[in-house]
Amino acid sequence: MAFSGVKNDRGELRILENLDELRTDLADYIAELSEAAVKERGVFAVALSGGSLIGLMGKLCEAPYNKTVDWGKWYIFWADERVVAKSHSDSNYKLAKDGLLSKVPIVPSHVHSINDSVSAEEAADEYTFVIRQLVKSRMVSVSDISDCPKFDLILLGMGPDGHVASLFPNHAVLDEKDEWVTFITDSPKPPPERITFTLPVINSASNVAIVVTGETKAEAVHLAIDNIGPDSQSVPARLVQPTKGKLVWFLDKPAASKLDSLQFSE
Ligand SMILES: O=C(O)[C@H](O)[C@@H](O)[C@H](O)[C@H](O)COP(=O)(O)O
Repeated sequence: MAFSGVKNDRGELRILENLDELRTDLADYIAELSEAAVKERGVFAVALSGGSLIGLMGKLCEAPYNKTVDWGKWYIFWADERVVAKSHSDSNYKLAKDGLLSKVPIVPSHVHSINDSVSAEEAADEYTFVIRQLVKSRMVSVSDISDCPKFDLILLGMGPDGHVASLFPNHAVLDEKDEWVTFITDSPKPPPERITFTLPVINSASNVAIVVTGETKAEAVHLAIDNIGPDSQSVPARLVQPTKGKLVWFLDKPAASKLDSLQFSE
């Protein structure tokens, strides 16, 4: 391991030597949070994203995790979803189903994907309603400082532009303070129509992990984590600041290569 467990005011940084170590560390982290949440609350409410994240979670489908994780207690959500049919290759649900959910004994009724047969706006409203019901029954916890849901874990990737979920740079969606789930119809990354958790929901989670690999993300990682001057361009990932929860960054060395004062212990 190169450099791990360092804490700064942007969360804990776990910088892994290679992708294999990152996959193992990520699987251990998720398995530990699942065990703690199941012990404390009897359930584990986790929100997924799309992109490379699902592949990087792949070790969860293998021994020992496939047997040791209490999959029956998992409730699955999406931090963002593309408004396409669930069978479409752009669907984050399909990505997770094919790459993870179909390979472990998750209870199908615990998988909360969006309604793919309505508009983006309606899908966001319906998804809010679904989460509201689960907050009422405490399958999803509630924040004691905002009225937001408090997911046990929200897993995010990050684009080279620093977007997380479907919160893109300079987009009005970053200012949404009232809704739990909102929608956009002009995503700069295709497809254009998406629903997304808002920053208040992301920042109310008990745990947030941002998983980033590859050199193309190095500049965005620097802008999201380092103490950049007031004139520097900010990125959406920098706005991920859990109020009471814990933020962990999982980075490989290329993604971490532009972090200030990074000293690898070779
Ligand atoms: O719906 C999406 O487009 C994803 O949820 C998105 O937010 C993704 O997580 C990042 O773009 C990083 O993707 P990569 O890890 O594939 O670069």
